[in-house]
Amino acid sequence: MMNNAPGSPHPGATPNPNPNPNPPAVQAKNLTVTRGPRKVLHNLAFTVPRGQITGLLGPSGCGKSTLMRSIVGTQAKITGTLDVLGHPAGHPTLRTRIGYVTQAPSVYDDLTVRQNLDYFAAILDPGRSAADRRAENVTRAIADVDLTTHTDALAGNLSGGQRNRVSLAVALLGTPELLVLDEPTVGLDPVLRRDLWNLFHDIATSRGATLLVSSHVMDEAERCHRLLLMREGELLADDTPDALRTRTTTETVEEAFLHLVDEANAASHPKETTR
Ligand SMILES: Nc1ncnc2c1ncn2[C@@H]1O[C@H](COP(=O)(O)OP(=O)(O)OP(=O)(O)O)[C@@H](O)[C@H]1O
Repeated sequence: MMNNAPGSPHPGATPNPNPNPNPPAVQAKNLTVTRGPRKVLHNLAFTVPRGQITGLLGPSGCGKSTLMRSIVGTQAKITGTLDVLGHPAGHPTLRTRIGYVTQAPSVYDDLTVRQNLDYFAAILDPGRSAADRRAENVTRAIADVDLTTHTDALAGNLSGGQRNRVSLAVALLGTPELLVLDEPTVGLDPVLRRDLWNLFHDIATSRGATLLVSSHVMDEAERCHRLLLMREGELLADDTPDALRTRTTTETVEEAFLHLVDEANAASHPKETTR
């Protein structure tokens, strides 16, 4: 897991000559990404508004992690436009403004929760003069993820869900404006999943932060303000759950997704007509 997006702007990303004073959290146009020999994202165009939870949903292998890596600036071979908080993805100014939690929680098992946080805080905000601020930020981040009672527990002795929350706490250390969370609820029981989603809503509401959360569990879509539905490197929809259900005359986002898949299949393989 990393807290911030490193690296320089992608050579393929086109800088915006007229910056919007209040740009969306993410704006993509003609975004294409190649991994190995093949294109894994095809000409994506979408907007992630600020202060909301946008769900990135689609089956395993459809390109969710690749898109998230592109947004945080760790993905190579990008073409098109990908602006994040008004800058080309990967721009150095974004480093302290984005929190990124990868699928596998990378916490140090032989350190306590607080020691893990202290370690990452020292990287983010180094120097003796920042010691008090760091200690405050660490205490706050531990409280944010509801792990105060486990502050001195070894990370190796925590449950999978608790370890996920330590990773999330690390991402929250720098009070990021944009949090990118790659399948944060995978493998969690329903109670922990619910608690984590409540925490996401709390972060969006109380801090005005933007969250981009990926999942391949469609019922989690109902918890998002907006959805990006993906399949095979393409975007099937960029809309609210309500609008998706209405547009497809379905009851659930899962049914809406299946409807859109059928529509896309019909469009790409039109029935042969006989003469
Ligand atoms: N290092 C790589 N080299 C080549 N292709 C890759 C590489 N990593 C991923 N891919 C391919 O890119 C596509 C998108 O992968 P990605 O990990 O973005 O999907 P995903 O939707 O996040 O999947 P999951 O939900 O299983 O994590 C897949 O077809 C995958 O096989």
